[in-house]
Amino acid sequence: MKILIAEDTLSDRMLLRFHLAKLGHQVSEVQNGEELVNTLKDSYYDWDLLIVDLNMPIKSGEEAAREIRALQTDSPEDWIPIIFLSGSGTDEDIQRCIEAGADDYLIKPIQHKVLAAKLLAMARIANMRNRLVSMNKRLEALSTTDYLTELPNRRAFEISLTDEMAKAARYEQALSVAVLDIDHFKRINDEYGHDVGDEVLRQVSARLKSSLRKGDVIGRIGGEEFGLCLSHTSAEDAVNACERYRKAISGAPIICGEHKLNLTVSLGVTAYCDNLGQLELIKLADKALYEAKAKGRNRTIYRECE
Ligand SMILES: Nc1nc2c(ncn2[C@@H]2O[C@H](COP(=O)(O)OP(=O)(O)OP(=O)(O)O)[C@@H](O)[C@H]2O)c(=O)[nH]1
Repeated sequence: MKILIAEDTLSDRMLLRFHLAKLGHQVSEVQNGEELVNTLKDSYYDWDLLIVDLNMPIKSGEEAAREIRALQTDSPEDWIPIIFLSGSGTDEDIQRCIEAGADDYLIKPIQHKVLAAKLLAMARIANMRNRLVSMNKRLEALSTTDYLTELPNRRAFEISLTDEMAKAARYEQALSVAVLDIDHFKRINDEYGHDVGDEVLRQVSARLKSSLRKGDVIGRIGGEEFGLCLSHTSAEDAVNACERYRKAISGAPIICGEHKLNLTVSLGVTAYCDNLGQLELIKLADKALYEAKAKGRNRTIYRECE
């Protein structure tokens, strides 16, 4: 583990460093609570454990622990275990330390076996925390990613759109939203089967993704329907971008095994205006898409904010 020690007495620091090095840990040292908090402000994620003396000049361990705990967010990955050190092991001291944010308490002079046992317990908790963090990340990815195309799903797309709308409102930037739908997709399923349909969806997604301009977001928002959030993009530029997406699909056949499929897509697009919410904006783009379908498909239709 990478351990940061805060201890003002040189002999105690040296002894602790000796014990920790013997146990195979990497150690850095500071001499008071102020230095500890300042070091953490610059390198919070570098440390696996803090060992902090209770009584230090300038800023006590107790004050420092309270400030360190205030630096944390609610995220479990922001938790750093803290073990307090003190010459006295009164019940009141232990209570004060734990209330200030400590996870454990060591009484000086340090006993090598007790230190080793407490570090083992902390390493176990840290390990459990790391597993929890990585499981949370996996769950988060699963809940925001479409399993078939690996694009952001509808929920993730709506979150991105909400963020982009907030930016557009705050900085008075242009923003456009488009909805793209594969034409006569049902026929592909009916004629070639669902597996081919799935493969078409994957290939269409990949083509759209590779045509995407940096900063733009695409999500699968329905069966064969994709949402596009085009930041810093005026209505006119959005129509041009949609035409580029349309041609990216219709420009070359999609090859699925022995099948060579010529596909077209229809797009509805609208520009952001601040009197519409996120769902209304998508609905407006959807209306434009409906119009594109009604007019014969394989086209982009723009609809102005109502
Ligand atoms: N293979 C596959 N098909 C899907 C998936 N999601 C939706 N679909 C199919 O997509 C088809 C959509 O059909 P429709 O809504 O009638 O639209 P369409 O045939 O594309 O016709 P237009 O949109 O009017 O051009 C339906 O047959 C759905 O079953 C999927 O994940 N995989």
